[in-house]
Amino acid sequence: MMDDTISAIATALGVGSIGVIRVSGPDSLAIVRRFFAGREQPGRENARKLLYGHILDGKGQVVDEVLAVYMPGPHSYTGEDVCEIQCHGGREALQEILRLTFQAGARPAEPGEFTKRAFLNGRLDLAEAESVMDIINARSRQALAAANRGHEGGLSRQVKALRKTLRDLVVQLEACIDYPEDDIEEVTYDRTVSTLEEGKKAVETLVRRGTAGRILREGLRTAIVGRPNVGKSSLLNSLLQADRAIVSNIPGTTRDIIEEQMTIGGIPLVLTDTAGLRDTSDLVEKIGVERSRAALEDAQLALVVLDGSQPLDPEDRQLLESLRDRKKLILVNKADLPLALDVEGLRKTYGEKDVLVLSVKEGKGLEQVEQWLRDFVYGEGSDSESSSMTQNARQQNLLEKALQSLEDALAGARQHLPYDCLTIDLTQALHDLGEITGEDVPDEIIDEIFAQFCVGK
Ligand SMILES: Nc1nc2c(c(=O)[nH]1)N(C=O)[C@@H](CNc1ccc(C(=O)N[C@@H](CCC(=O)O)C(=O)O)cc1)CN2
Ligand SMILES: Nc1nc2c(ncn2[C@@H]2O[C@H](COP(=O)(O)OP(=O)(O)OP(=O)(O)O)[C@@H](O)[C@H]2O)c(=O)[nH]1
Ligand SMILES: [Mg+2]
Repeated sequence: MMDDTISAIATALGVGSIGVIRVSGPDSLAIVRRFFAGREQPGRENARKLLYGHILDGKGQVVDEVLAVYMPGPHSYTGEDVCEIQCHGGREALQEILRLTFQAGARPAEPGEFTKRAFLNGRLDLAEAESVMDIINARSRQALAAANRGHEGGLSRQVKALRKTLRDLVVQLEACIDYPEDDIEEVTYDRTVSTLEEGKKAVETLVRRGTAGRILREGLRTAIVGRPNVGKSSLLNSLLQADRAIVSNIPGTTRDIIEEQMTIGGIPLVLTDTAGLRDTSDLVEKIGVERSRAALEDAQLALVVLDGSQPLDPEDRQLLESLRDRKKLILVNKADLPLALDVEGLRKTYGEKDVLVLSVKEGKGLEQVEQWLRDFVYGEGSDSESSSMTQNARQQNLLEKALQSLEDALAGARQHLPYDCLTIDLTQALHDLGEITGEDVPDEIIDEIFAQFCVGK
């Protein structure tokens, strides 16, 4: 338990109808009682009850009409004694009451300090505490749901369960190092392999959910690319359901990149329409083509549009070749015209599922694009609700590191490497996973994490 008492404005700065000042620590009750006047003073007997009263300044002048509540530790947000005052929103009342709390002995809370105390008092683990920030920053219903799953300990629970499995495995392997018995070696390796396979699968699922969560938060950066005149801008307009980009039958119509945000099938996209890729001597078009390539570089997903009424062009081939290792969806457009492009051949080369035939002009096939996007983000056959979880870069990074160690251990177990080689990788994985929930984290990292929070949280 901390021995000092902190105080801060908990609500947004600016004019609002109500504002909240939160005081947490051993003296919070005594501090608030110094300047709160009402029929009842807050105390044990009326704990967690909202009390009506006024805030009086040093001269006995009324500062504001308020409601106050006392929440004795450990049953409070921070786990400490907490007192809150609900006053009128707006700068003056809030600032004045905050000043009174300082005068009475509280000190200004640092960013994230309330939540840090909740963490240090064991009310939240690190991953849960971090998701508090994601809840505050959520910008869509799905993002909020994903953050709430983190807050309820979704990630923590799974990480803890996995760590227990791995710890048990290390214990078993260590016992075998000390008492080698050749006849059980085979069994030990088989069991280790199957435990590690399961562990690897679990971490892979978490990584995928984290990626989905990030897309929900930030949007999937998607670039529409292809030769001139294949229907890229028409596709943008049609997905956006607005006449945003100029469409014409003149190749080279789009010259600059156009970026739009939209939600398709519940997936937020940051979609860019680009200038048709071709060699050109036109200076402005050339710059546009360069920008298109840069947008493509930056994109997480490429929608490659082809004109289905013409055979595959060398420039199409070149583009597809340059995107060999990239995530892409190939869209064969203009299906309302006679098909001249070898769709089956494309499917053989680039994957059955990743080539769709559509007609933007007739609005046909766009729903397949929606479904494809959902599968891309959530994984095929998964339902969106449970398939995303907010994981921040720190957590995602640690999961990826743990995954690597598990893969190393798995490869080692398959080759029957000595047990102590396996336990080295396992110990590393245990450490990385422990950093996620905060069981195995240096103080500096804890401080750094909470410093990113806002004051009052
Ligand atoms: N006024 C106010 N509103 C708020 C918060 C707050 O601190 N103050 N919160 C802060 O972010 C969020 C709510 N989070 C909270 C989490 C736990 C407890 C708490 O007192 N828990 C006790 C009692 C639970 C119960 O009655 O069942 C406990 O867990 O022991 C309070 C708020 C959002 N709204
Ligand atoms: N028949 C047919 N024509 C289409 C379809 N989609 C787009 N077009 C036409 O193709 C022409 C080019 O469309 P745009 O959307 O401007 O093509 P773009 O790929 O953006 O072209 P640039 O900006 O020049 O690179 C226009 O005349 C569109 O009306 C389609 O599904 N079927
Ligand atoms: Mg265009």
